[in-house]
Amino acid sequence: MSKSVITIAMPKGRIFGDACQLLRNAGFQLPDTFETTRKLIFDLESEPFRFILAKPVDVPAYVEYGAADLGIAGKDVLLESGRDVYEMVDLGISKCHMAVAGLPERQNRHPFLKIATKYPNIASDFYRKRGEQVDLIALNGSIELAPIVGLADAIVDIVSSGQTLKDNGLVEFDRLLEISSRLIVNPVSYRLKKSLIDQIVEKMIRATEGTKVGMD
Ligand SMILES: Nc1ncnc2c1ncn2[C@@H]1O[C@H](COP(=O)(O)OP(=O)(O)OP(=O)(O)O)[C@@H](O)[C@H]1O
Ligand SMILES: O=P(O)(O)OC[C@H]1O[C@H](OP(=O)(O)OP(=O)(O)O)[C@H](O)[C@@H]1O
Repeated sequence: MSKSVITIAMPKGRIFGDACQLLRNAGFQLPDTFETTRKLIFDLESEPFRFILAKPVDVPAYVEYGAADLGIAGKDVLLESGRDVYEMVDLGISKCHMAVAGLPERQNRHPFLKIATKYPNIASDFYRKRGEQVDLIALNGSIELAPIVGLADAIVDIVSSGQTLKDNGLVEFDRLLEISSRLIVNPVSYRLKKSLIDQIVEKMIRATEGTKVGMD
């Protein structure tokens, strides 16, 4: 059994590198192999911290159910999951936005009939607020393909550099949401371990502001 008192769920994939850098700047002594190994659980040697490495979309579930006290997740994933967690810090990493996009000639065709997306809850909320009825088609990736092959009239998806839209001849119709990664906390953990979690939050805020800090 681990001596760790705080478990932190990390998202593998795109956010991982920047998140590790932030944690190091916040004073966590992550091992050199952290970014390269296939191991999914790490206990730090000199500090009471355990890290678990999860798929990004699963991080809010680990935190909501208390398998992790803290986690790092994109705002997109948080909103889509609707999980009951506290959002403590905007870490300012993995910035991107969510947009409605499609073929330029479909831009002014309202209402859209079919919308393909990896984010059905966010998309349905957006169209409900606009009073437009749409048929959502949930996909798992390569969303930009859908309007090109006629599967959907438009997509709701993440845009960062805009390269994927450009390379596929698509344009943005609407901008829904600004996205960055957030530090999240399990509400019960926060009650039981408030002082330690507050210290971590404070260090993460300072690291986010570009200040290197030490871990007590
Ligand atoms: N193109 C992008 N540029 C910057 N940040 C992005 C981009 N795409 C996604 N993100 C952010 O990074 C988070 C994790 O994305 P990542 O691609 O690693 O996971 P994923 O979508 O679950 O991928 P996969 O399904 O391929 O495992 C997203 O939730 C989002 O906040
Ligand atoms: O604006 P850009 O910089 O081109 O980035 C946007 C792309 O990045 C994400 O896809 P990802 O690479 O995660 O692949 P996916 O198709 O598996 O979702 C997103 O779904 C867009 O397709």
